[in-house]
Amino acid sequence: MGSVALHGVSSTQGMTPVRYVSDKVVPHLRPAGNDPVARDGDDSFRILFVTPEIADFVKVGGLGDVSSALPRALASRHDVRILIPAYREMIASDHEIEILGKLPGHAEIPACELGKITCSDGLVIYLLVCPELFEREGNPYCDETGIGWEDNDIRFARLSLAAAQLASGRAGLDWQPELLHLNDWTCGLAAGYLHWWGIEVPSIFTIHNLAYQGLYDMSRCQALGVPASAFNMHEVEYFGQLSFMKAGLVYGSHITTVSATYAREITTPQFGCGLNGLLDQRAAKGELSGIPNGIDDSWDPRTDTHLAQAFAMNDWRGKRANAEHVRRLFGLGVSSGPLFAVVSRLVHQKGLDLTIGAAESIVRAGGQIVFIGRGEMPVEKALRNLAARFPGAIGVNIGFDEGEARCMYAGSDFLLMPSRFEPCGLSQMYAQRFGSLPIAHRTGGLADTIEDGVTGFLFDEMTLESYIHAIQRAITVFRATDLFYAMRRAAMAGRYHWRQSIEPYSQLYRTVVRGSETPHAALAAAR
Ligand SMILES: Nc1ncnc2c1ncn2[C@@H]1O[C@H](COP(=O)(O)OP(=O)(O)O[C@H]2O[C@H](CO)[C@@H](O)[C@H](O)[C@H]2O)[C@@H](O)[C@H]1O
Repeated sequence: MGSVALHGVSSTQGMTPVRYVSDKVVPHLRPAGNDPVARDGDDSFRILFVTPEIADFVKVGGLGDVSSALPRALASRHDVRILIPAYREMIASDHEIEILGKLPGHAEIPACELGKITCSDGLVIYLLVCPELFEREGNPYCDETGIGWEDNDIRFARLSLAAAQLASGRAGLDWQPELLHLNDWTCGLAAGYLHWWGIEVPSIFTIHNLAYQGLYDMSRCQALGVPASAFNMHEVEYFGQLSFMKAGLVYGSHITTVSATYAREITTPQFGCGLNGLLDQRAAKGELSGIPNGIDDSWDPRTDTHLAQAFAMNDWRGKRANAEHVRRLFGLGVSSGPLFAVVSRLVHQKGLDLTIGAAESIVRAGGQIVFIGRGEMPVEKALRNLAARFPGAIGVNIGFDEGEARCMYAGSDFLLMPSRFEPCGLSQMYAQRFGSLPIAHRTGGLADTIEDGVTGFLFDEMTLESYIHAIQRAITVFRATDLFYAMRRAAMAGRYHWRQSIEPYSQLYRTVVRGSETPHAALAAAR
């Protein structure tokens, strides 16, 4: 740890100066900050929302958006605060970081400092300040070449440990959560520490993507403070390895995922990633729910300052101005044909192979395609080759650019999203909001948020034939202008807002906090 100045300013982080308020680990307190929150209704809770990314500072994909929008949507009812590592983006930001104290280490997990940022809208973000773990080039999960950080087990055990320490009330804060809301494998061990230490604070574990599980060699248990007795098939063992995801699924008081269809799918062998048996058991006990994601007010074509031209429903000239802008950005020729867009992480899940397979038939039909994405090297390479094959008709940007992505939703006629599975998906909702009709595989949240033939096009089989058939239907509608505009209007009418998620989450928080349903008894019986 760097040196610490009391109530002073130190630049030991090597970046923007950080204001230190205290260098002490404050003893266990239960001060006034823990009073019930004076908000709407009686059922307001203090919730710690634990996440590895937040779009305000660092976004890799949809979880970044959710972490920024959902706590804010819930703020009218609850006192929701964020816990996240202090990546270099936070340290280098203009926000003042107040250091509140130190959090001790555990096993081989190092100690760290706990900082706090208060956003201009009042959202409180607790930061784990630990430069050796979190202040790096690259993103929260990978280095700049896309390779996962070797010490991700320690990094995310550190995040989980901090969550449990805050829940224990021994973190020196004047605020103690009544519930932890944990997100994906990176937070899974938090539910474990609560269980192993006997801390009676319940947790909700939300699956944003079951395919990323945080699997590590069993020999790492000791370093991570995972008791040897927990390494069995009913707890954290996954086919001989330690699974962070499974810790969340086993020890979380309740599991949610981000759409109703995906909640059902993950109880089957096809989508369950080897965890379907466990998920099916929890579903049978009413401990697995699907609550769909929403979109926030920043995704509005009437006000979005990233666009070449703002536009509203029926202002198709304004939408066309964005299409022309996108064509110029990607070096495409002038065209009156349909413009297709792909905004995606370039990973197997997203079915880019199918879009690459369908590209020639799109171009032959007079269409153009623009891609923005970053991810697996072979997919990046295949896309570069595709652009070289169809100059002027296919444009590719290997990168991540929020403003450009928004222009693509605004400028395109169709969004291509042939995901193999999709827990919820935000891109198809953003596209609809911006008048771009999604063409997507009928799976997970895509099935729940796209009305086939009304707000987009769905196909059933994950085959090129089925996909191309849906694309052909879309092109036929594109040429039937009245119908096409009617679909655009239906899509833009957009029913998917975070407001709709407030009540289901609030009900769940109430059940879990009041009932304190924990799976501990069931676990004991299974052993
Ligand atoms: N190159 C790029 N440049 C700019 N922006 C880019 C980009 N690539 C992707 N994005 C943006 O990243 C987000 C992607 O979110 P999604 O929810 O569609 O998928 P993701 O698989 O990341 O999320 C996972 O978590 C979310 C949240 O629960 C689930 O909806 C989803 O199903 C699950 O797979 C969108 O905001 C999109 O615009």
